[in-house]
Amino acid sequence: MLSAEFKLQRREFSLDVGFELPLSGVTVLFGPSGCGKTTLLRALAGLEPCQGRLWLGDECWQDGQRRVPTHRRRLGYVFQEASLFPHLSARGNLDFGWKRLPPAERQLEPQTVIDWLGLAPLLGHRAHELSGGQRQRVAIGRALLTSPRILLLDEPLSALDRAAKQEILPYLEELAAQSGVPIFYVTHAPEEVERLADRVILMEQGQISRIESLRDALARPDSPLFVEEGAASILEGVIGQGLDDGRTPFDFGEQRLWLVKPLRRPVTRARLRIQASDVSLSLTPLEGVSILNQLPMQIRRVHPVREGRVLVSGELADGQGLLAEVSAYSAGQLRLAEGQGCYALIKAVALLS
Ligand SMILES: Nc1ncnc2c1ncn2[C@@H]1O[C@H](COP(=O)(O)OP(=O)(O)OP(=O)(O)O)[C@@H](O)[C@H]1O
Repeated sequence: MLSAEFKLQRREFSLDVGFELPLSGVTVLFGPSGCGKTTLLRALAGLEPCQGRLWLGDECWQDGQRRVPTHRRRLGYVFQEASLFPHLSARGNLDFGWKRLPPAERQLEPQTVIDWLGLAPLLGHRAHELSGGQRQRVAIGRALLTSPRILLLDEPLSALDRAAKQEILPYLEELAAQSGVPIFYVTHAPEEVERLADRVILMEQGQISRIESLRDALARPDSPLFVEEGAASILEGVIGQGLDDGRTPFDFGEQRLWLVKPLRRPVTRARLRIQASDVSLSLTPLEGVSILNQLPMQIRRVHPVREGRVLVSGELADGQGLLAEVSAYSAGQLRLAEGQGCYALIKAVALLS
């Protein structure tokens, strides 16, 4: 477990947080500008003098008067814009921390990290010969190769254009799944949360308003993750072998959805994004309709009407949540209610990778 408490007072800002989290997976810090995400990350790193305590398992980084200085904390920190050593090649940058570690403490091999982050073609390049996205990948690889107990990423994609973001996200997904290093990740972008997060720390005005799993963060209609595109659900599953007729199966639990768009790259484990407005409900399975994907669902909650629309949260057979947005009229006609079984008719899904 990681157990932390921090208090800090600035002229117009105070940080007051306390939390316990498993030391695994990706924890995203999410919240409006100025709410204290970077300050919290810096407090974890020991870069922000503050009162409190910080324990990683039985290893103490801060408690009372005791403060382990940043350079003695086993952590990797990557900022918005990568600062690589300009006189070294990408390979030299990657090797920098690794070579300084006693061999017994090296938990990852450079070649493994090079593979996860797709760095092989870049190894001979100097920093100025790399694009912003490539520099970020090298910086993340360099941080990982110091065998950190935690990896702190502060908006690592925010300085990149959309194409570069799309290019780097699959690498981050791979690394998050494979490395076993717990990651704290600051972002403003719901898409990055949906693709990477295992859990979300929601912050407001220097405090933590909630800590919840990605699934729970997405299961409520007032989720701050929805501000851009409206309510949506994420399903996790496994991609199977594509069929000759163009369909590709996405399996989760005992259930299957069909993807009809060709995959951009081969993936196995994947997340699907389903907009609530792309899900209709029926009390019986439908035949003779063009909608390919129909799943039995148990209604958990019917949220109050907004602008003539109702958001229905349900649970699929394997326990994953799904949101459907239907008209208040239809909800009334179907008498949708908690605990009721129904069928979710899914008109479109987007593969997040
Ligand atoms: N060095 C500093 N001195 C004084 N105030 C600071 C300093 N750094 C940040 N602040 C203030 O502390 C508050 C929290 O800043 P912080 O950078 O942690 O927010 P954030 O949530 O990461 O914001 P953003 O999303 O815009 O990066 C803000 O009000 C900011 O203006």
